[in-house]
Amino acid sequence: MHHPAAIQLDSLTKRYGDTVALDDVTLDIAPGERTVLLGLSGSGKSTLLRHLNGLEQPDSGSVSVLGAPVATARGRELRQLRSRVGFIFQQFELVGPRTALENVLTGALSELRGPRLGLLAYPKALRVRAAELLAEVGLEERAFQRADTLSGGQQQRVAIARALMQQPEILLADEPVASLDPESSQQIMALIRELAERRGLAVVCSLHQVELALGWGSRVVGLRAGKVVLDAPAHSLDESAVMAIYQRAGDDSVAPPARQLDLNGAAA
Ligand SMILES: Nc1ncnc2c1ncn2[C@@H]1O[C@H](COP(=O)(O)OP(=O)(O)OP(=O)(O)O)[C@@H](O)[C@H]1O
Repeated sequence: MHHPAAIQLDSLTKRYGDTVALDDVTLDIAPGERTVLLGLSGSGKSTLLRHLNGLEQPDSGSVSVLGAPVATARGRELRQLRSRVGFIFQQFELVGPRTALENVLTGALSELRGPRLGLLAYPKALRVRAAELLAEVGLEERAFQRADTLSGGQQQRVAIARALMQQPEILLADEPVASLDPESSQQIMALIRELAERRGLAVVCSLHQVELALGWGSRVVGLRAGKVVLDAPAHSLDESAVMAIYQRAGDDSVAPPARQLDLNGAAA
């Protein structure tokens, strides 16, 4: 059966002044695929993710998500597209003084008109859905606890439940475990994987931990100076193959595996 791509990037280029943040990036990501973005700080990972929900506009090339062009989407069309794409952040971005359950409910705001304050402002069916999601991420007992009193790992669980509240088809995660200890990081990544698999979601996730990335992703995309320098199934890679992404231009102390890397492109 033919599945249309969940995400298609075609020659995507983005500059900020003299900085080329993304340089001619072409990628097709299938539904259900777990893609990890790896690369040095500043290599373009967040910029790529932000193009996938219309937070950034390309200078050239195109971005298509779930069959719809993102760059030309405006207003209602853009809101609809965003509601199909969940986003998880490094700093969780919860509303601190509100309860875990209310934070999850805010994920449904795109289904509603106008702002909502307090639990009872939401229809019962949504409150039930939010409670079920909190249970799914293992936090049913924290439903009425203020978000800013939860641990980092717990806050990220709330943020994951909030992203799933919008019933997305794609999940984007920008360094979701960069603020967590190694054990919580493992748990959160396992949770994302399990929830995404259960729902058949495509996930695109930037990470800094190579070992974690290889154990988690189905595909690894390496960026350097905005260029894709590695794109391979995770199972085909070992840590040394991936470490070549992190080589500084001009430093060839790590031998790149043939075919998978185009290191010359990043040397400029
Ligand atoms: N809004 C902006 N204005 C100016 N420059 C920007 C902007 N956003 C990103 N950049 C630049 O674009 C490049 C890519 O940044 P990006 O945040 O995508 O990298 P990253 O790989 O996500 O890094 P990190 O791992 O540190 O989060 C960097 O050189 C960055 O300074």
